[in-house]
Amino acid sequence: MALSGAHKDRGELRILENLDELSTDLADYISELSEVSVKERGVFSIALSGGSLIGLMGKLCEAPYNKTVDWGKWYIFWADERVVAKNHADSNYKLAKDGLLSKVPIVPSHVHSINDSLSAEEAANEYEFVIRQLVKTRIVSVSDVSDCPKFDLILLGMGLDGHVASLFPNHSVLDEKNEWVTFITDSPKPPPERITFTLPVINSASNVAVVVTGSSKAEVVHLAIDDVEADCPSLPARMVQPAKGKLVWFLDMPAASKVDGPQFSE
Ligand SMILES: O=C1O[C@H](COP(=O)(O)O)[C@@H](O)[C@H](O)[C@H]1O
Repeated sequence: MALSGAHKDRGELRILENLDELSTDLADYISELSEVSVKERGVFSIALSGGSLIGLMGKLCEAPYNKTVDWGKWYIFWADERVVAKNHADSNYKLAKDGLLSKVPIVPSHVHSINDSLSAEEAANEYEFVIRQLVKTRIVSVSDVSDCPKFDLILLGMGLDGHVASLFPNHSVLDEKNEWVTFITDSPKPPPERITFTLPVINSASNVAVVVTGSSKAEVVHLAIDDVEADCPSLPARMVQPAKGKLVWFLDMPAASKVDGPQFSE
């Protein structure tokens, strides 16, 4: 690891020298959380995002992780999905299946993807129902501060505009307090129809990791993490603030290049 440190109330920052080191650190982090969760609860509930994240998780398919991780205990969810067929190039499910899930021994019935044969609204409602059933059986824990599910780990990317999952800046979806899963039909980034975890669900997780790379995102990383003069109250990445859980940022050097100098250890 290049640098690591805590940044006020914005969680832990891990700044890695290059993408290879970031991928290794991310794989270590996920496999350690999986081990702890399986030891404590017998299962590991993990929610994925789409985009660049999946490629950065690629080391999990390689030694030693492919053999040491207890894949049979993983339950997979999506923090967001696009309303397209599962075999469509824009599908977050397809991305994860091709890049990760087809390469490790996940139990097929533990993969809770979003129904692609329904409208956005119906699929969001059905997905929330599925999660409610799994909360009842404690495959997914429940938060003791909200009535929300408490995923063991939610993995997020961040877009150029600071969106996380399919929660976009200045969108009314940021105000959703009651639903666990909701939908939008006007995403500024195509495709327009999407399903997404709401902020209360993201902020109820035991662990949330935001994985961001590349110099094009340096400014928005700065706005999401630092004490900035012009407050950015509706920047979704800034609204990721787990109530009791742990937040970790995985950044490569270019993405971290505008972060104010936190106290780091080598
Ligand atoms: O549209 C989306 O974008 C974000 C960010 O993607 P990235 O390629 O810029 O990392 C992603 O996290 C989200 O799941 C996806 O639907």
